[in-house]
Amino acid sequence: MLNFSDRLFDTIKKKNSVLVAGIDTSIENIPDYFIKKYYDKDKNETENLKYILFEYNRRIIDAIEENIVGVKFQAAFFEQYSYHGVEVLHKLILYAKNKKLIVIFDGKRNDISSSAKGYSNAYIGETVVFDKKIKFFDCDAITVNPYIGEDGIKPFVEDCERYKKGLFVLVKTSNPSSKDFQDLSIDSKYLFEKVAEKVHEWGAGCKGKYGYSDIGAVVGATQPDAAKLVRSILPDSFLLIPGVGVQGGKVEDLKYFLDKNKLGIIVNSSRDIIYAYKNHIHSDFEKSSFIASKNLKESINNAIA
Ligand SMILES: O=C(O)c1cc(=O)[nH]c(=O)n1[C@@H]1O[C@H](COP(=O)(O)O)[C@@H](O)[C@H]1O
Repeated sequence: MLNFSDRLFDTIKKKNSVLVAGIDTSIENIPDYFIKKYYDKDKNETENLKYILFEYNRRIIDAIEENIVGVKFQAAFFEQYSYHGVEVLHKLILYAKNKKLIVIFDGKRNDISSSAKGYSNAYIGETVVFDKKIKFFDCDAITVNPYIGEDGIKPFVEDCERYKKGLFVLVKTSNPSSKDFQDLSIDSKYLFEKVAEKVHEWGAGCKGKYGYSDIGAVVGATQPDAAKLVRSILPDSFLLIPGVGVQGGKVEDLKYFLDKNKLGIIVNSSRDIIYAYKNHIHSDFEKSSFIASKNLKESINNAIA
């Protein structure tokens, strides 16, 4: 199997898209007409929940697949429905993988190394079950929080090497409060620069044939100044960029995130795609999401050309 960064690179080229759709769906945001159509009075709440949550997201993925390089599943939106939601997440991950989309699990996980290994087993590695090893979620990549330090990151990095998977380490997040800790100054550098230096170190041992590291960084679209600094520290890492649209990040600023080959980025958009029907683009939610993802893909491509 190819390294994660190679699979990502090849899929970007094949799809001519760096757009990742964020699957962040809550039941209350699914159109009423869809719920009315599929809600079955003879079934209980959780059976309806599972059916409708899966079916809505499945149809969105079908509608937009030609415009996207991959999908990012945000754990919170599934975990809010307990194991019912996690079951749907598992089904959707399989569904997206079968479509050869790059699948990112956005759990922002981490802990001490023994616990980190458990997360890594679940999402990018394999778990020992009696005398078998099972790849349970088997995503292509996972987002991790670096706050716990190197020993918490190492189990993920080792599994990236072992199973040809990818990691996106939070470096400079898109939210306004990212400045609270990430912008603290240490040895006349921002803390996020120090984290980026570590990401560079962690990625040194896992590079693909195109020269990109499998260990990437999350940098919010709302942070173009930080992006310039991060890019100078991480010349050969993919940057996962959330925060365009609703959060105020601008497509025109994406040029500051690019590497010297005008590549090396993937751009996430969640609400603007999955709830595009709210903007009355089209009376049909699938067509709305298709149009929104196509427009965003094209405007990103123009901005980074
Ligand atoms: O790691 C992330 O994906 C992430 C990091 C970050 O700095 N900011 C951020 O918004 N995200 C995620 O990206 C998505 C953004 O959603 P929208 O603002 O609806 O496009 C959500 O799933 C967030 O959890």
